[in-house]
Amino acid sequence: MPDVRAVRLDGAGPAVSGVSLSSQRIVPGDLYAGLPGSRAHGITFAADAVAAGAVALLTDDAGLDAAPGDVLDRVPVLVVPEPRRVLGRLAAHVYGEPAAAMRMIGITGTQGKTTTTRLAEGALAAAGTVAGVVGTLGTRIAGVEVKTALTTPEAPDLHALFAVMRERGVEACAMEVSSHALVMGRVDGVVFDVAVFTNLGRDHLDFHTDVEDYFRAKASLFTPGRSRLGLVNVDDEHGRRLVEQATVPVRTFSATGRAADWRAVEVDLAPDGSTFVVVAPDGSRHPAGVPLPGAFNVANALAAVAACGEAGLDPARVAAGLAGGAGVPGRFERVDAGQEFAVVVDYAHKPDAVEAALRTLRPLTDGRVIVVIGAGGDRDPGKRPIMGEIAARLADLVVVTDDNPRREDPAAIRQALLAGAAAGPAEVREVGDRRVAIRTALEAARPGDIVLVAGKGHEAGQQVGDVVQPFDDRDVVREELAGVVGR
Ligand SMILES: CC(=O)N[C@H]1[C@@H](OP(=O)(O)OP(=O)(O)OC[C@H]2O[C@@H](n3ccc(=O)[nH]c3=O)[C@H](O)[C@@H]2O)O[C@H](CO)[C@@H](O)[C@@H]1O[C@H](C)C(=O)N[C@@H](C)C(=O)N[C@H](CCC(=O)O)C(=O)O
Ligand SMILES: Nc1ncnc2c1ncn2[C@@H]1O[C@H](COP(=O)(O)OP(=O)(O)OP(=O)(O)O)[C@@H](O)[C@H]1O
Repeated sequence: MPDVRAVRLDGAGPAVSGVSLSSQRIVPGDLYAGLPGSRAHGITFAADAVAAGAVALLTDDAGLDAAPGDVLDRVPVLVVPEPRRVLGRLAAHVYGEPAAAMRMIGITGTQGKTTTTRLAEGALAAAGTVAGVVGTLGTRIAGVEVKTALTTPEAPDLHALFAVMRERGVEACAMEVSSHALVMGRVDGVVFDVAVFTNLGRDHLDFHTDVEDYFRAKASLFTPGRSRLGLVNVDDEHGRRLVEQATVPVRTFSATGRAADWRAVEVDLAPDGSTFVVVAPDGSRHPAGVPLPGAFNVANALAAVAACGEAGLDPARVAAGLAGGAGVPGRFERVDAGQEFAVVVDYAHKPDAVEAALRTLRPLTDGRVIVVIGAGGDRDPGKRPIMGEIAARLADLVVVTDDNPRREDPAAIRQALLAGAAAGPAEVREVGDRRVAIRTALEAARPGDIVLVAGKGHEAGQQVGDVVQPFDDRDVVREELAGVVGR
């Protein structure tokens, strides 16, 4: 039997001052968790973690049995049936409940999480609130970027980030809450002041058994213990269902004229952004604007203002802050090198997003809409023909190409898109090499046309097999435009 020693979470004895899932990132004083279902189960890396300064371990019975004896002699092990279920609460406690010190806004939904969180962060900052943001684009703490890999980081990383936010004086944090995070307990230990639901469409069917399972995961955010108030988009069918089944108080929003607590009215859509008036629950009216085109971005912006308002901030100041804010990297980002047609790089990589993006662009041109599109490997294959069908229905020329094929055969992924696109009416071309596909689209464009390069947005790489090759659509478009413009 190992020596049983006290492990303290309150600063005395062998104190736990942090929590980590990675033996490679141990800071002396950390508790190291080797989670079931991961390579670290059985605390495979426990010896490395202890050598690096871990003072305690967390695992389950099976993990304990498999752990090396000499490690067990050196540090106490916390053994629970489901370590993931305690990890978030534990991390929150160890870091001193930092989330409770800030106004927390959590945003979930299939589309619009990144856009809405970034708009909220920009609007908060413009309104004079020290803001933090966590999501697909990484983390930003009072304006300082911190690289994070997941949309919603694992709980130990998340609470550590919150602790830094608190230290830097962050008053409000807007963060994306993915369905993976809800299922995996990554936001355990956080009670959001406001939980926002944007919409629900087909996504992550490689992780969830079906759309209902996916919806249930999202809906779990709208329960006591996870949030105090829901803010729900009633323009979305699943949003209306959520209003019925949420077990926390709910406020609603609509950007399309439905009855709701928060409304966007007098919407004026323009190619580079839109203006509108936010009507708050008390009937007060606040002029607002969003520097991104499309009706769906009015919904995203309305959600951002309403979330900040419900979190206790002045909606007038937040709405005014939004109007002067910046766009969001990789979201309807224009690339202009003096060419006579428009090029837009957008992160649309799911059916609803492709549809929303193409519907937004169509009225902006009297010319043709050309789209470069692919679909990721090792992810829900069912969405591929749907995306192909949407592209061929809403664009004039579709260039089917590769987009992170990962370990799948890229040609087979393209075939699935092509099968959907065969219904037309657009002209369809297949060009596997993404750079050549972009070149093909740019060379086909005539004055006044719009080229949409869909799928990667802000991403800086193309994953082929296990290797991520540098590839940024925005840079490639710029490089290829040099040839086209100079022709
Ligand atoms: C496919 C997947 O879910 N992978 C998850 C998995 O990563 P992994 O492949 O490294 O896991 P593993 O090999 O089973 O276990 C490795 C474990 O050993 C540890 N380790 C490893 C080596 C070592 O020397 N020492 C050590 O301690 C690692 O820190 C890790 O904890 O376990 C990690 C730790 O729990 C997760 O962070 C990771 O999420 C990955 C990165 C991921 O991409 N997940 C996706 C599916 C995801 O969560 N996406 C959502 C949705 C985004 C959206 O809405 O589009 C998100 O929130 O990002
Ligand atoms: N409210 C919306 N409704 C429909 N489509 C949207 C909406 N907001 C954004 N989009 C489209 O979806 C793409 C991704 O947007 P965004 O990154 O904000 O969503 P997300 O929920 O964070 O997505 P992901 O989970 O893939 O990171 C955008 O580039 C745009 O094409």
